[in-house]
Amino acid sequence: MSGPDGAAETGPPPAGSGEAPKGSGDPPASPREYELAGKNKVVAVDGVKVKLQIWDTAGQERFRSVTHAYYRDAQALLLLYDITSKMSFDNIRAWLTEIHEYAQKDVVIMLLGNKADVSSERAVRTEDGASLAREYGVPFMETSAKTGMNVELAFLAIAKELKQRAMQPLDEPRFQIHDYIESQKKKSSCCVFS
Ligand SMILES: Nc1nc2c(ncn2[C@@H]2O[C@H](COP(=O)(O)OP(=O)(O)OP(=O)(O)O)[C@@H](O)[C@H]2O)c(=O)[nH]1
Repeated sequence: MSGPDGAAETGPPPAGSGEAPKGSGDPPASPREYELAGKNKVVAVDGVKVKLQIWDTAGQERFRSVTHAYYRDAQALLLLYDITSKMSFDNIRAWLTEIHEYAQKDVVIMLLGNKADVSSERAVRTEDGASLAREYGVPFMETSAKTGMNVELAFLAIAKELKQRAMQPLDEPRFQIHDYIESQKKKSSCCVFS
């Protein structure tokens, strides 16, 4: 996996619905250009249901003009690389630059090093992922779509952040997504055997 997956409470319409993403000047994506990975996901945060619409660029990352339309209005972006692919990690910098230019200024970004279950083929050290994330000031963790490691946590952290932005009075302490993830995340080494 590589490239951004968008998640938002009020994101673009489902691919293939015939509508272009909100505010898009680009042509509508056809069902073949985009694939909706997880559709809607509802996450309960302190008794409030937060609906995330999840979009996967599904291999179309190279068509930059098309992907702009999808992440431009996203409230959150999950930027995934594959820990067994140095190239996917090296692409992340370009994505971060691009997102800085085209995404919403307050977009929630999270860096995820996926396939943490295949440690025998690891090509990117955990510290390198963490260091890149620090450089750009974004939260980071390694995940496994196969075992589910840290996957729910990623969505929960985003849902908490978006809920706080939408609902929390300004005088209450802000939800700290970095601190939350650091306190909750599981290291790949702990979870393979736990
Ligand atoms: N072991 C393991 N395999 C994974 C994991 N996540 C994805 N895969 C496998 O990696 C391959 C690529 O997964 P995709 O989800 O299609 O990755 P992608 O980058 O979105 O690919 P495109 O849709 O072509 O962009 C598939 O064979 C998946 O089963 C993971 O966490 N662990």
